[in-house]
Amino acid sequence: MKALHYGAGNIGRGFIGALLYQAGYATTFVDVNSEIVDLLNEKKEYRVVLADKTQDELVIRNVSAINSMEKPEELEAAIVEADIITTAVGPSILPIIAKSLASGLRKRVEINKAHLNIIACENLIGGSSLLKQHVYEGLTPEEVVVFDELFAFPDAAVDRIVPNQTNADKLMVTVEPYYEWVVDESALVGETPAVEGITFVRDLTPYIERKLFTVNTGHATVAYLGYKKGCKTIDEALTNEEVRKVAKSALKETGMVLVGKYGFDKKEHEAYIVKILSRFENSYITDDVTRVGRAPLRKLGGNDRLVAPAKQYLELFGHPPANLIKAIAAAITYDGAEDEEAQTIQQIIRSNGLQKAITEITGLETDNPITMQIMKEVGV
Ligand SMILES: NC(=O)C1=CN([C@@H]2O[C@H](COP(=O)(O)OP(=O)(O)OC[C@H]3O[C@@H](n4cnc5c(N)ncnc54)[C@H](O)[C@@H]3O)[C@@H](O)[C@H]2O)C=CC1
Ligand SMILES: O=P(O)(O)OC[C@H]1O[C@](O)(CO)[C@@H](O)[C@@H]1O
Repeated sequence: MKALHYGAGNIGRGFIGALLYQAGYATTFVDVNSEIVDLLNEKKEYRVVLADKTQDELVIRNVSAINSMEKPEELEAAIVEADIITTAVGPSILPIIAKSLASGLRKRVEINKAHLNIIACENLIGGSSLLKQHVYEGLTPEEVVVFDELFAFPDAAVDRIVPNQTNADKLMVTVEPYYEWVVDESALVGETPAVEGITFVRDLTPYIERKLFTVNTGHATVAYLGYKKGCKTIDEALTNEEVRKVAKSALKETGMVLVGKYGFDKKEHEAYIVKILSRFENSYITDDVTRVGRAPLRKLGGNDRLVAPAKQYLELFGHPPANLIKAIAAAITYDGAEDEEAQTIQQIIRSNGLQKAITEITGLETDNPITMQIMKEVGV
């Protein structure tokens, strides 16, 4: 069985590639990082090491890689032959890979009529649907009919903390032991992929929202508040009383939304929060606040981990969530020098003033109570 995976980065190698290998796939990675592509083709294997006291190691074999900038024909051929396609490139890259994917799929329909599932493993709601939208942009109505019949883009939720790697072995990836990969079964085409570790569900929404509004909301809150306190890493930030308190309280707020909306058991959800906070404190992992807080423009989007649960909380309880507001305020004032999106946000604030900037960045109306509270929290 052949898998094609876009993005040979932390999650690509450390999570998706590992599970595909264990399921018996030979995986071809697609990337633009020539160092990683060359190393994968040279070594044909890499190590995944668990970040816990066991330091257990798994060797991922039967791997190769294609540089999509240099070998478009090779990539097309791999798309024609693939039994499954996955991605972990980052949401902003999906429109870029959609181009090569569309041309490979066009070629495929001429030669190979087998069904194919294409699963985007990114931190956003509706990632595969978004990829599909971009792939379909240039299709003729006739092609749409054929693509609809042969290809599916089931949405997914992925959860495993894989920090930036600093190993001498450039292919090795250190990962936390915990993982969760949930896929929308109702959107599959053809045979269900036999990958142990994927949980198939008929309705993905509760799972993706629980994950994004707990793991990612909590993480982002710790990252942005920690940065403000001068902390470098997530575990360091969590030793700060105030950061810890706000993060726990923000997760209480998102928990109220999730339990209210989906009927999750309150006690089980509380245990889920405790487990997540303990994952953030994993002493075998060094996770920079700048990695977890990366791309704040995306993270402050109206459908993402901070603003979406805040809007839902306001709708359900009639007043803005005090702690999520603190997280949003810290995110909007985050000015990490290496982060292009953080710099863009600061430029938007300088040009338009905070109130209009909040609207432009989050989609919240200028007179929304959440906007007002963010202004107060920032001190404007
Ligand atoms: N690192 C983590 O713990 C988790 C990350 N995710 C999600 O997984 C996705 C990937 O994140 P990471 O692996 O952390 O990032 P990463 O930066 O380690 O990996 C992304 C890879 O995509 C490659 N890439 C960039 N442009 C490309 C293109 N045009 N074609 C092919 N490859 C391209 C990069 O060279 C890089 O190797 C993101 O959506 C992230 O939100 C989800 C859960 C956990
Ligand atoms: O990958 P993103 O969306 O930029 O955000 C970082 C987040 O993703 C993760 O890497 C994994 O879910 C978390 O560590 C963190 O919450």
